[in-house]
Amino acid sequence: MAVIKQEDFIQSIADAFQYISYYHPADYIKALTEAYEREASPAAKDAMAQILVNSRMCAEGHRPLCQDTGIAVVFLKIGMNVRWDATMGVADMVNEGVRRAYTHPDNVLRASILADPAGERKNTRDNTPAVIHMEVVPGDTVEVILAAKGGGSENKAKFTMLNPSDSIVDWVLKTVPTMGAGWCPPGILGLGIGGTPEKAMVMAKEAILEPIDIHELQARGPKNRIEELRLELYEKVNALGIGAQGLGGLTTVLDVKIRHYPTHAASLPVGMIPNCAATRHAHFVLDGSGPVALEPPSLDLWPKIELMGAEGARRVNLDTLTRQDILTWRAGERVLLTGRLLTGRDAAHKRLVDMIGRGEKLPVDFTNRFIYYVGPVDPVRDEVVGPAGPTTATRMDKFTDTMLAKTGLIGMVGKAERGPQAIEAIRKHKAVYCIAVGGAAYLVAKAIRSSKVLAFPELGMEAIYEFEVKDMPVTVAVDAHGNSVHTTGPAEWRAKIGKLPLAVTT
Ligand SMILES: O=C(O)C[C@H](O)C(=O)O
Repeated sequence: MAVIKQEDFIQSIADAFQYISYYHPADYIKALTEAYEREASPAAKDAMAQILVNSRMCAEGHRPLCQDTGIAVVFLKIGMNVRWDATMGVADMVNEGVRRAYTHPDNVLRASILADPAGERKNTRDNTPAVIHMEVVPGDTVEVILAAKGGGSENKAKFTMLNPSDSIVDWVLKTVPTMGAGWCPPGILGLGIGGTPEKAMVMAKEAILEPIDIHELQARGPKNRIEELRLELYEKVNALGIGAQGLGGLTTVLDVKIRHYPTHAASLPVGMIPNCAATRHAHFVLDGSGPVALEPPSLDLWPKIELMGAEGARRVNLDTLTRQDILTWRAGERVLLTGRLLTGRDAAHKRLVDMIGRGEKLPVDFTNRFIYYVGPVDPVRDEVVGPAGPTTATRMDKFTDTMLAKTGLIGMVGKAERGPQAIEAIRKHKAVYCIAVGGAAYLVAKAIRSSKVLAFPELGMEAIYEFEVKDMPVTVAVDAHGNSVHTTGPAEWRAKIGKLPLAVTT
C-alpha cells in the first residue's frame, strides 16, 4: 500500500504550478512551430513568432508565459489502496500547493481569483481556491493532472443541447466564429460529447489537456467515428480562416480533442472549451516514493526566430500625440509606441464609468492619452513590472463610448476584436484601437521601462497604472474610420483557403 505524505503532495502541486507558469508543454511548442513554418498570412505569422519567442524567454527566465497565470484546475485519480499520511483534507492540500506556487518569491504569479463573484468580487490574494475534480479508482497511486487556465479562453467556453439528429460539425462551425479572438488562437479545441450537461463540460476540459497528436492521426487514418470527427473539425475549423489572434490565417486550431460518454436517447449534449496560446498543464503520478520533480525541457525544443524589426513600422510619441495625428493610422499598420501609457481593465472601467455617471472628478486625466487593457504580474528582482500582455478588449466595449466621449481618451491597446458598439464609438470619436499579442506577455513587458500605480491601488492588478514604454509593438486593429482587421482578416483568409462557403462567416 502506497503512503502519500502531506508535504510531498503539497510540494508536488506547488512545483508543478510553478513549472507550467514558464514551460509550455513540448507538444504545444512542436505544433506551434509547425504552424508558424507553414503560415502564409504575415500578420498571423508575426503573432506566432512573438508567442514562440516569448515562450523561449519564459523558459530561460522562469517567468510567466502570460500575465494571466490562470485559475488552478486539478484532476485527481486517487487509488483505492492509497493511504494518506496527512492531517489536511485533499482539497486543502491542493489549495496549499496553489498558494505556495502563486506566492513564490522568485517567480510570483498573478492572483486572479475573486471571491463573491456575483457581489463584492474581492481578490483572494493567493489565487486559491482551485477547481478540483476527484475520482477514486483501483490502484495504489495518485494521478494528478493540473492546468492553469486563462480567463480569456475560459470565457469562450460553449455548451449546447443538440437534438440527436443534429450535426455536431455544423454547430462547431457556427459557434467558433462567435468566440472571436479573445481565446488567443491558435490553440486546442476540446469537445465533450454525451453524458449530461455538466459531464460534457468536464470532458471538454479534460480533452484539451490530452497530448496534441492530430498529425499522427492524419498519417494513420481514423479508426472510429470520434477520430473521423476530429479530422473533419480540424480541417473545417482551420478553413474558417480566423488565424492567430484572429488576424486571418491558415491555423486557428492546432488540434481538436474529443471525449465522449453514453447519453440519454433524447439528448446530444456538447461542451466545447478552447485552450489558448498559454496552454499550460502537467501530468504526474505520486506513488509514495516522495515529491515529484518535473524534468525541465531542453531549450533545443524552441525554434530560432527573428522578430520583425522597426522597419516599416510607424514610430509614435505617446506624450505629444493628438487626435489629429491618429487620423492617418490605418487598420493593419504596425506601430511602435514610446512614452507614457495608462492602464485599466474591467474593474477600473466599471469604477470610472460609475464616477462619470455620478458627475465625480476622475482620479486620472485621460486627455489625449492611450489606455492599455492589462493586469500585470507583480515584478521580481530588477523588473519594473512582471509579464504584462493585453487582456480581451471586447469586455471593455460597453464602456468605450463613455470613455471616449467624456474623458479625452484617444486610443486603446488590448487584444482581440471590438464589437459593433465599440467600433462605432471609435469611428464617431475619431479614436483608435491597437492590439498587442495575447500570449506574449513577458516579451511585451520588455518594452515597459517604468511603472507606477496612479489610482485604485486596492484593485491589485486591476489598478490604474502608468507605464513608460519604449518601442512597444502594436498593430492598429480598428482605425479612426471604423475599419477592423478582425473583420477583414478572417474573411480574406477564409476566401483564400476556399474550403467553406463564404456565407457562413459572421
Ligand atoms: O486576465 C487577463 O490578463 C487576460 C485574460 O485571460 C484575457 O485573455 O482576457
